[in-house]
Amino acid sequence: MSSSLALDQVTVTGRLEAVTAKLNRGGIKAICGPNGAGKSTLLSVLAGLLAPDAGCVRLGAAQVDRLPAAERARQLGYLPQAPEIAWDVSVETLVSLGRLPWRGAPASEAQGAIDAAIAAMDLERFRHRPVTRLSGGERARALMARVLATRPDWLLADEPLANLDLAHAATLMRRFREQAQEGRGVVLVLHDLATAMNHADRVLVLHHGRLVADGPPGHALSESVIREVWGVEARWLGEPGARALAIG
Ligand SMILES: Nc1ncnc2c1ncn2[C@@H]1O[C@H](COP(=O)(O)OP(=O)(O)OP(=O)(O)O)[C@@H](O)[C@H]1O
Repeated sequence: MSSSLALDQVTVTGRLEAVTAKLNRGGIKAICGPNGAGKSTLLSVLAGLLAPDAGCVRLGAAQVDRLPAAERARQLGYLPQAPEIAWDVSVETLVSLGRLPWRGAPASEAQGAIDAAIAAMDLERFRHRPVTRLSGGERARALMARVLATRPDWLLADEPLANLDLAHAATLMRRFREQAQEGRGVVLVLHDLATAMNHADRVLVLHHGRLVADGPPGHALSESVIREVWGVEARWLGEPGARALAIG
């Protein structure tokens, strides 16, 4: 297991500028920033799906975009923003696609991972339903279950809470915390700054493609950073771990 995912002066022309950061497994990292800041670009680069124009991303000693596809898929689980499902398969079949990178592993291990992922995302009653007959949030949960079924070292998720109701969003954040406690790396693009403040161990703030803050949420999402980056006057209310953001 590679313990770190490191960005070294990563540049994607017009989208990211010389971003450097070292992410260690075992915690939740949030990537925040306004629309167009470069968050999804950064996540795609971390996942090895987009090669930077300059700089590099390393997973341990290996350069991510040079890893063989199956090896990369075993280590880096990626949930894109607003993902599409190309095939009209059942939820169970969709989730089982998460085991493709592990071809050759014992069937019992695969089934165990699939069942656990379906349970983790509260999808048992939809197991045999075609994904085209799910609601938007149910589909989002099925896609997340597919990523969980891989049991990758890293979970890279772009706005994973976007379509989820309050209860399922809270459950998913608990799942991410469990994954982090099991030693996986969890990197989430989040628009909801309160979620990042309350759940992330570290927050990276992007603005116009640059990394402008990186640290514990109380530092990276301070009221002055929010004013500077989002152009919004905001105040944090409540206790640590249950903060709410009051705007204006
Ligand atoms: N395929 C692409 N080719 C060229 N430019 C792109 C492409 N995708 C996005 N961009 C541009 O790159 C910049 C960063 O986009 P990115 O999708 O990474 O932003 P983001 O922070 O994820 O935004 P959002 O919060 O709106 O999802 C934006 O200015 C965007 O217009």
